[in-house]
Amino acid sequence: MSMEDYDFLFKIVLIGNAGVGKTCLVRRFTQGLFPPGQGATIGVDFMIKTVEINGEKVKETNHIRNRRFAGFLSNLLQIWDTAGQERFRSITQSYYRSANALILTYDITCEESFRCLPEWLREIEQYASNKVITVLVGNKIDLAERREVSQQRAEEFSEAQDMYYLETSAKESDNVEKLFLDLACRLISEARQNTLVNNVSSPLPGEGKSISYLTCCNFN
Ligand SMILES: Nc1nc2c(ncn2[C@@H]2O[C@H](COP(=O)(O)OP(=O)(O)OP(=O)(O)O)[C@@H](O)[C@H]2O)c(=O)[nH]1
Repeated sequence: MSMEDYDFLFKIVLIGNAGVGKTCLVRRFTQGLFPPGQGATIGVDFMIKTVEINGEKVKETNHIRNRRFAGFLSNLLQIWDTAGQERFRSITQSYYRSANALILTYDITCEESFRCLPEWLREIEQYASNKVITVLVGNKIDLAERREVSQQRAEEFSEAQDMYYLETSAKESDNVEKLFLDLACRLISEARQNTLVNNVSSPLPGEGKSISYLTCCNFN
């Protein structure tokens, strides 16, 4: 796999308090599973996934020829899962700078993880590019009976910060594909307008699979 196999390569970094479900969201999207007994992330973890936008799923053989012939876009998402624990902060901060998008995650059943969001936004301000796209995600909506942060409160917060907001369940797979694919669409749209972070990193081996996506840019 080389960079020429892809129309776009985007770097997406997940951040947020420890235990909010960042690793589970990444695993759900890239591997389609909810890992049992997921341990805390140490430093950073890395996964990749290819997505086809506005096209059909293309077989691996003749991949490039078919795709170019049909005018499809193949996009590689490089997804970096960072440790939420404070002691890894100096390592994880170094990954913000070249991120095209940040997924700022909190746990809807944990008020504390929501209250820490302004602190995370300060980190973003300090370490990320000013062109970065930030999405706020409230995870664990399958635990509705334990909800501590209302959807309305989170929406008001995200609107005030000019961020797109989505609620997910990595466990039940609710809105997880939507999160990453809408983000990919938005990244493509911004890349076409040349407003994105110029990312010089190259693809690395990963475990993701190809998937298709037919609609584009549901959030702006
Ligand atoms: N019920 C429910 N549990 C979840 C969900 N997502 C994650 N969890 C659980 O929450 C715990 C923490 O999940 P992780 O994905 O390791 O959290 P993390 O944000 O990556 O944590 P750090 O690596 O320490 O930063 C695990 O016990 C998961 O099983 C979800 O959508 N629903």
